[in-house]
Amino acid sequence: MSESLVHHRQRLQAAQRRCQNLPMGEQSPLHGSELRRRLDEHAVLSVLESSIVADYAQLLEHWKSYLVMTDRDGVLLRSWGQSELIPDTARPLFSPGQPWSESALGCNAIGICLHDQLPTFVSGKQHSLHALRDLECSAAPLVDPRGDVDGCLAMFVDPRRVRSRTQGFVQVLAQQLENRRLIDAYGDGHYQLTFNNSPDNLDSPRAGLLIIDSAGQLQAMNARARWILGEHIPARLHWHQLCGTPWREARAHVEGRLDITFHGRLLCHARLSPPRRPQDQRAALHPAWRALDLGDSKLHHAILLAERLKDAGIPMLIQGETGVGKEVFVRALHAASQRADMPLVAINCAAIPSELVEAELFGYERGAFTGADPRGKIGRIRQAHGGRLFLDEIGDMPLGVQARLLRVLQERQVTPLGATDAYAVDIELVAATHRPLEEQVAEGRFRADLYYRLCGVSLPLPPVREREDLRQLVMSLLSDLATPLPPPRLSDALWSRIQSHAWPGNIRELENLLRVGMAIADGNMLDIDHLPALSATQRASLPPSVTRTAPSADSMSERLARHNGNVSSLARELGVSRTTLYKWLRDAEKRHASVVDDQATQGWPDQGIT
Ligand SMILES: Nc1ncnc2c1ncn2[C@@H]1O[C@H](COP(=O)(O)OP(=O)(O)OP(=O)(O)O)[C@@H](O)[C@H]1O
Repeated sequence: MSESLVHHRQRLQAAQRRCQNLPMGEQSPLHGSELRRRLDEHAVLSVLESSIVADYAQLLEHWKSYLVMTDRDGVLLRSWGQSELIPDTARPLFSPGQPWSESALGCNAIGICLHDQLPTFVSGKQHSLHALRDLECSAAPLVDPRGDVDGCLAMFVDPRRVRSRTQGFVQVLAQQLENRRLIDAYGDGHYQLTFNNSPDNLDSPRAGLLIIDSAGQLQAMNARARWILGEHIPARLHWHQLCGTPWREARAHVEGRLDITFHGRLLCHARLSPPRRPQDQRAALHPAWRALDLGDSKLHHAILLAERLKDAGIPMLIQGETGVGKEVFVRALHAASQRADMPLVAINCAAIPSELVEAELFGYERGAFTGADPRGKIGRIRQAHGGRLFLDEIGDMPLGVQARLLRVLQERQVTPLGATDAYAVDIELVAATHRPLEEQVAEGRFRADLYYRLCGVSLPLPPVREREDLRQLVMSLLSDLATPLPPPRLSDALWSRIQSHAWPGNIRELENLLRVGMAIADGNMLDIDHLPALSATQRASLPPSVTRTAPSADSMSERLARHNGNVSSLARELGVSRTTLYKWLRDAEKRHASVVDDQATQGWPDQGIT
């Protein structure tokens, strides 16, 4: 038995001893804002999705494997792959928020990997929990750009199906991820030196990677480089101290091959890559993306990820508060894709009465039900054949429809209501929601299996109050509104009010206020008096997680009357979408009905309710 296997076995035995008397399965999963906070902290998730889910989707499917990422405490943040692999009794353990530390689940690869900060492999009966005994899991630590372990990547397979052990594979994925994060963190303005023992394996994720600034100072390195060069290499070493040659000489070989000697003894083959220029990336984007990519780093990241995956058959879930531009984003995605000439079919799951969603999505045969169109209906999914289906407000989809939709996505064919034949469909899928879908899954209000089908990758779009490019966004909206004239200038007072406002209705609210302001202003300067709605509110007066709340039922119906019943016009005034307004109106109606019921049971004096 090799030394490393012996060492692994000893680590496993030590873990079994640590876990012997632990109460297992008693820690409850994290929900709500705590889970959201942990998800938001892990920007690595989107890097993982763009580098791994995109590149290895087919292999993961071929192995019928299930990939999981946790944070440094072992809390499961997201998973991808074949949920069918997971036995029913183990399913709750795979929900977002579930802790996988040793103290929560006893002996398991994730818990041990995070305890020892080393790759770990646990199979079948080695697991403490019975529910996990049909599975085999390989886990590898995730290392942040500072060199600290901040999570774990783990792959589950059925050991009876997959003979080849997956440990090496997961380690390569984790290493690849570490390299991507290092390059993303330092890439702009920094050189990258990749080195290995042969010129042929410089592209391997297991090559050493050094990040060097333009003056030749070492800034960071990956775990592999640290291992090769020795743990105790001082931070901020200069190239000259490391290799004994002038930095300017190395720079002359940028993009070419280099043979270097570290510390005068270790000969390596290397390649020096020049710093990335951020503007190169932007210029290469489709114009539809460029119109949205105004300088915010989170949005830029979402655009790059969507651009990479737009034709990969990987479903995307766009998340963000109302009015952040989810639909605009989906339209740009479609325009930039190979399917741009094929239909983009959108269905708003919140705007259609729940009993009609099925007919809308799947279509129906002639005479399928009373009140149906006598000619039958093809349904939105088949309309999208060859193109893209956009399921907006997916968080509002009724549970019964979720089950049918899941079947369609698994089988890639639709059977209309009342029909016996199924029709094959070829669609790219994108969904959007302003609801925290992970929480809805954890609370059983959204099917976990559908969530994983829809969320091949999740793309969070930032709210306006967090946009780093607020000024550019305002100027771009003003230019659009003013066309063909030049946009007005903003007074300093207005600009500072725009910065301090919370923008609960996000871009929709901003656009509407600017439109009103431009109608009121008569010169080429927009001032605070031109945006009366802004002068009344301050960010400080709004709660930290701002959601738009509905006005009371009475004020709502009065307002609607003032707009002559025109919902679009009232929605514009309130800075919310028509969908949101319809929802408020329906809620108001229900509240009103229940008040009438209560009053009926108490018996109003002069209202003979019969
Ligand atoms: N980048 C942008 N530039 C200009 N206008 C934008 C941009 N993004 C969004 N908008 C405008 O903001 C409004 C809201 O956009 P959109 O409908 O895409 O938001 P949403 O997030 O889908 O909203 P909801 O969740 O309420 O449906 C629309 O009027 C849209 O034209």
